[in-house]
Parts: sequence; C-alpha cells; structure tokens
Amino acid sequence: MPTVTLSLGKDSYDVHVMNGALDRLGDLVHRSRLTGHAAIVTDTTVVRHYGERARLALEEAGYTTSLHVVDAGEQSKSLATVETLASELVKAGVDRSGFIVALGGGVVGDLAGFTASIHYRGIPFVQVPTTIMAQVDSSVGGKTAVNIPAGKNLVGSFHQPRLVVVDPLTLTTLPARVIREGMAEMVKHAAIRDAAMLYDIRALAEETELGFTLSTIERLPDLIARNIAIKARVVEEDEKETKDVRAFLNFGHTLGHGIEAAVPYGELLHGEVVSLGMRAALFLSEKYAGLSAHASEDVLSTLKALELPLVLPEGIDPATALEKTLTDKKFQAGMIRFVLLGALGQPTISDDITIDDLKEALALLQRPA
Ligand SMILES: NC(=O)c1ccc[n+]([C@@H]2O[C@H](COP(=O)([O-])OP(=O)(O)OC[C@H]3O[C@@H](n4cnc5c(N)ncnc54)[C@H](O)[C@@H]3O)[C@@H](O)[C@H]2O)c1
Ligand SMILES: O=C(O)C(=O)C[C@@H](O)[C@H](O)[C@H](O)COP(=O)(O)O
Ligand SMILES: [Zn+2]
Repeated sequence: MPTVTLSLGKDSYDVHVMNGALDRLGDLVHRSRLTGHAAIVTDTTVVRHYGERARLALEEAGYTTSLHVVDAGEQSKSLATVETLASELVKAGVDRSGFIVALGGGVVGDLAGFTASIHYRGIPFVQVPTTIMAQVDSSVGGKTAVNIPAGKNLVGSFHQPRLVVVDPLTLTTLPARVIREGMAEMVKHAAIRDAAMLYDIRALAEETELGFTLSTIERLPDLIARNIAIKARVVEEDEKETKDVRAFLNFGHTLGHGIEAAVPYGELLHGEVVSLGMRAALFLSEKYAGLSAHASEDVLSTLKALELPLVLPEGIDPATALEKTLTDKKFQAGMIRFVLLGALGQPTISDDITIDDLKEALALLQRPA
C-alpha cells in the first residue's frame, strides 16, 4: 500500500492509503502503539455507511469503543459542537489514556481534531478520512479548527494526528457534488507544486463523468498518495506556517473563506469556494506576479472540467464576502498576505494586494469565466 510518512520529529506519523484499509483499522492503530479507549467521532451520514465497520475493526484488535455522532455538514464545525462532544467523551469514560478516531470528511476531522487537542489538554487522535477533500488534504498536516460567525476556521490549533488511514473505497458512496468540491484541493496542489497533475485530474473528470466507479477507484490510491506527498513536504518544511511556505496551501482560500462565510456555513461547500477563490487569485497573479494567461487557462479549464463554480452564485453579496475576507487570518498588521502564482508550480506571497484589488477580483467573479 502507498504509505506517506510525515517527518515531524516526535510528532512524525504515517499516512496509509489502501483500498480496504478501513477493515484493517484496528491493526493499523495497534501498530501505531495507541492504547486505551477509542472514541469514534463521525457524522449522521458517514455513520450509516462506515460506523459499524470502523467499530468492528477496532474491537477485533482489542479496543473498547464508543460512537459519537454529530450532524452532517459544515454547521457542526462550531464551538457548541465541541462542548457537546467533550461532554459526551467524559460521559463515555474516555480518560487521558484514550484517543479519538475521526471518521468522516473534513468537517469531522477538523472538529474531532480540535476537540482532541483541548480535551484534558490534549489526547491523541487518528484520522480516517472518507471524502476526497479529507483524503487529499484535511486529514494531513495537523490544522484543526472550528468556525465562528466572524469567520472560517478562526478558532483552532495545530495538533498532528498519530496516524492517518485512507481507504479510497469509501469514496464510492460520495455524492457527485462532494467529489467535485474535494477535487478543487487537488487542483490547488497541482497549481502550486505539480502542474502535470492538472492533466491527470482532467482525465479522471472526463472518464468518470464525476461519479467514481469501482474500476476508477482501483487507480485512486496513487493519485491520492501523490497529493498527500505534496502536502506532506510543505508541512514538513513549515509545520506551523511561520516561514511563508505552508501559506502556499492557502492558494485560493483568502477570498474563498470570505465567500464561504458570507452565507450560512454549509450552503457553499469548501471546495466550491476554493474554486472561486482560485479564479480570483489567478486573475491577481496575472496582474501582479507575471502569471501567463495560458497557465491561468490551464487551471481554469480543469476547474471547468470538474464543473466547479467560477461565478459567484446568486444571493452572495460581494460586500459581505469582502467584509468576511478582511477578518481572515492571513491579515497581519492590517495587510493581507495573498498567495499568488508567478508560474504554475511557483507560488509567492504578496503583501501588495489592496482592498480595491479584492473588490476588482470579486467583480470579476460576477462575470462569466
Ligand atoms: N484542516 C485542513 O487542513 C483542511 C483542509 C481542507 C479542508 N478543510 C475543511 O474541511 C471541511 C470540508 O470537508 P469535506 O469537503 O470533506 O466536507 P464534509 O466533511 O462536510 O463532508 C461532505 C459531505 O459528505 C458526507 N460524507 C462524508 N464521507 C462520505 C462518504 N464516504 N460517503 C457518503 N457521504 C459522505 C458528509 O456527511 C457531508 O455531508 C471544511 O470545513 C474545510 O474548512 C480543512
Ligand atoms: O493545511 C493547510 O495549511 C491549508 O491551508 C489547507 C487548506 O486547504 C485548508 O482549507 C485549511 O484549513 C485552511 O487553513 P486556514 O489556516 O486558512 O484556516
Ligand atoms: Zn482548503
């Protein structure tokens, strides 16, 4: 099975990618030397598909388990859910020798990871991602967070998982919209580190007509592992985002997060706003960083092949999106740190983007691509 190792000193861990890995979860967890009670955190949709299999795999390896189910969707990434979950963990008898297993998409991973980072001042957790978004991006790297009304991911922590177990076969039950939005982060990885991958993503989009068949899934582990490796190398270089390297993973996210927070959380999926944010960032990259129109088109055509949004949906007020963008974490000392591309695979960070530039980019998003 492809295994990607994140080398982060005492916080190093493996990401195993294998069709069927879910049924080997107990064994893999055991090999990572975790002991104690396994508290499985999942959502109302994922529990129906994979809850029992995860529980069984852990119990067969000798773990006691409990199941903690939150509502499916972005609205569960909240401080209120953290409090409910933490109370449930206490009630279930999860003590400091226990650990959390985050079984689900990026919402469950971010929420469960954040809870693990503060519960009893920190317990270990394992990521078992079940969406493309979570398998190629959110389960790796240790960023955990919840949203608050002021903005996306504004309350969070860095807490690396002890282990990540990726089973691409779990993607067979994903709705097409969730597949598409997850692949936006693959496009991001391609844009910042691996331009050739744009062709593979387009081929996959055409071949599957956006629903994964079993024969496609057979080929997914390599593509997923390639994305994880891109992210792993960036995280190893700049784990806590202090060196202007990890911020590259935020390509398309600054305006994206503003747009995401401009409507009730969950109305637009994360990958959808990253698609919009990437169109805006490509425009600003052409204007300020010398990105060629041809390179820009390469990325845009991939987003189009995935049928991801490139125009602001009706009902999104650009002024609200701008206001929410101005509270993004990338603002420091009143200046926005914006990720641009000088060329495909060559991201840079600019401090020169002004509010007028952001307004111009939002105006662009109201015109057809
Ligand atoms: N921490 C990070 O580095 C990082 C990176 C990228 C995204 N994120 C966060 O991830 C979140 C988005 O994650 P997401 O796109 O996975 O959304 P999600 O977790 O809400 O999952 C999308 C939907 O798919 C359902 N689902 C999950 N797995 C399924 C399966 N196998 N079969 C059927 N249905 C399934 C879920 O119940 C949900 O309704 C956002 O909050 C975003 O901010 C975090
Ligand atoms: O891991 C990272 O670093 C990323 O930026 C990955 C992003 O895809 C992800 O959406 C992340 O949660 C955004 O981080 P934030 O610090 O902007 O909240
Ligand atoms: Zn993201």
